Amino acid sequence: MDAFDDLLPPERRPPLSGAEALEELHRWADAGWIRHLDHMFARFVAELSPHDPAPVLMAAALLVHMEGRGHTCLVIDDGIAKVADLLGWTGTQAEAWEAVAARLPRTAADWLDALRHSPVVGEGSGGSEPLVLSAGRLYLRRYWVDEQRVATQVSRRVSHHAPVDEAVARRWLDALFPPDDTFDWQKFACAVALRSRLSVITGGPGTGKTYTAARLLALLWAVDPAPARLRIALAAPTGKAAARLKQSISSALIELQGRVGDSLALSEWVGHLESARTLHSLLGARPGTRRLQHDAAHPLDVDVLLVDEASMVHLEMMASLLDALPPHARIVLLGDKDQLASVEAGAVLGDLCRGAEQGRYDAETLRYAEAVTGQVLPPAFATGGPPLAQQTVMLRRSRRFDGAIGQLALAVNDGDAARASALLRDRAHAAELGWPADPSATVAVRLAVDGYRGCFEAVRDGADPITVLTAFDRFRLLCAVRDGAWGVVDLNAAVQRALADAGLLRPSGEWYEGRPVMVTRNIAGSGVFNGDIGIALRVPGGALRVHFLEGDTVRSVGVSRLADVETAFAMTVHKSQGSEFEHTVLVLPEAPSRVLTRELVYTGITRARKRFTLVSGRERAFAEALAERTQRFSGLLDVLAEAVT
Ligand SMILES: Nc1ncnc2c1ncn2[C@@H]1O[C@H](COP(=O)(O)OP(=O)(O)OP(=O)(O)O)[C@@H](O)[C@H]1O
Repeated sequence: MDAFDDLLPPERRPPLSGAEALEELHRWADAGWIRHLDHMFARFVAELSPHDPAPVLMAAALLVHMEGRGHTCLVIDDGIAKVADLLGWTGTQAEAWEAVAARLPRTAADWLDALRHSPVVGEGSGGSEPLVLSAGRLYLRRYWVDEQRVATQVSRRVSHHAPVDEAVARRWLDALFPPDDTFDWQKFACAVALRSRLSVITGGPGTGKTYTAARLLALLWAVDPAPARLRIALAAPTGKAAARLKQSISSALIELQGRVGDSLALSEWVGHLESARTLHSLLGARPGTRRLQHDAAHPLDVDVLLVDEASMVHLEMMASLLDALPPHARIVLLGDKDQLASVEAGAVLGDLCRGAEQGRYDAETLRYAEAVTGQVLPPAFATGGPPLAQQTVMLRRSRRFDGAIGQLALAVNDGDAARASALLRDRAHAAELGWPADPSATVAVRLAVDGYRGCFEAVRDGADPITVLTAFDRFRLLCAVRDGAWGVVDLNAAVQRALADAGLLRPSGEWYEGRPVMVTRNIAGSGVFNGDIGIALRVPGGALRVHFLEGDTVRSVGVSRLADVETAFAMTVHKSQGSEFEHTVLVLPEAPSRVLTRELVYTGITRARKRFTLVSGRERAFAEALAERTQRFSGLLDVLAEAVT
């Protein structure tokens, strides 16, 4: 730009040059508005293709930035000119964007034109360009490939209906589910999963996803000619969720044995079930490399794979999982579609469950459901839909969550801030719900001292590790953010100080007896995984070892092996997924933040089993969060729609 161009109105200035785009991106990265990685990626593109114009470099940086926020692609529509909205930029940031945007194309057609002409942008399969432009969406090639892999596998698996002996299925389904006056979605979910190689069972907390999965296993054993040989694998994204899955499935099956009597050898088969694994361990992940031991060429040795907490499975992991599944095997995804998605790119369960509320079952599903369950689907759910909808079932009745916490979760899910606030403030629910009138970080710390008192008294009294760990899991402080007075880092330090002041802990140095930690990286060969939480306790001889609860047993690891850990009096809502605590305190920061969303609040609330307390730095933060929905760009549904037609 010439020296006098600054005097012109933005729209009359010359188009932004590639060098100016890079300068601008550099400035934004230095200001912390975007990551240095985003700027560096644009530079990388410029080095590969020095003649690429500014829109290509801008789009490349924005794409990588959006992927850092969990999106799998950048949608190039007319909204591209309003990137500031997309990024949540206001004030100076929005002005900076406006100044740049005035010198960039105004319409999607012009952006697409620039991208199509770039040598770094390809159209899809067969190419090696780092970026892919497909149906108006810009991808990093890796994510485009993953999305295609997931879509192909899902469409292939949902469309393949295995032959079912309907009379036999009906007999067993009637035996496994007591008669119900209303439509039994759990029975229906089992029926649907029986006929296909992929099914999705979603529902809020306590709606019986695990209960249903246990009955599905019983049904699969019942109809299999050689049930003892059926290879069943249980898996979840985190070690904790995996342990919980195995425990719940086993106890549900043992309880079911009483109901079905000698007709099925459930207790015996349960004994053959292997421990539930994390998805990393199931696939044979190796530290320091993306390579997995299992893939399409080296498939998993399974016939049935149950995956719990599937909302936390990101796109790349889902693609690897589906690839590694032998073609004949059956995969059942269990999860709550309304929970936060994984931090990594992709919200696969959310995408797969889009429209799950409406059901959208077709005539064949209606006929099949009636034949094998003896129930007629309510007409509202029988509007017809794609093959994936036929294999997706939403469980609708919560058994554990019918009290005030459940009502609050529903109000939050509906985005009804007035109803949610009224519930939180209703004295009739004071035993279950709380919203202190004088919220401050100090209040959160005080609640934590009360919540953890039992645990640290047990540590002081030399109680056994199971007692200590069980007591620790009764309470948790959950934060939306990491930094600042309302964030994980400061609150951890404040709670540690307050527990020491109360005489409940004696912190000295990094490691001390009673220090609770969260593992932040899988520890090879130790059975301890990223996200696992344990407590440092002295063992005979005086050494400190961190003890982890695994179902009803304990695993311990010497503190010297635990380099990648964080103190865990407080943790982020993200990291709390897959866990539940009797009393959960959710801390929302004072400053507005784009992480404050409905899904975050919902996930925080649904971690609470008996009591939930909200500590909100700003009265309005709660309502504002409910108004914000997490939106993740992805082309999965479109690609799926193309794949099945
Ligand atoms: N049809 C049913 N009849 C009786 N009890 C049920 C039924 N369905 C579920 N339950 C009970 O409700 C409780 C919650 O069920 P379950 O743990 O399967 O729910 P979930 O959806 O897996 O929950 P979460 O999301 O917390 O893992 C369990 O105690 C279970 O035994």
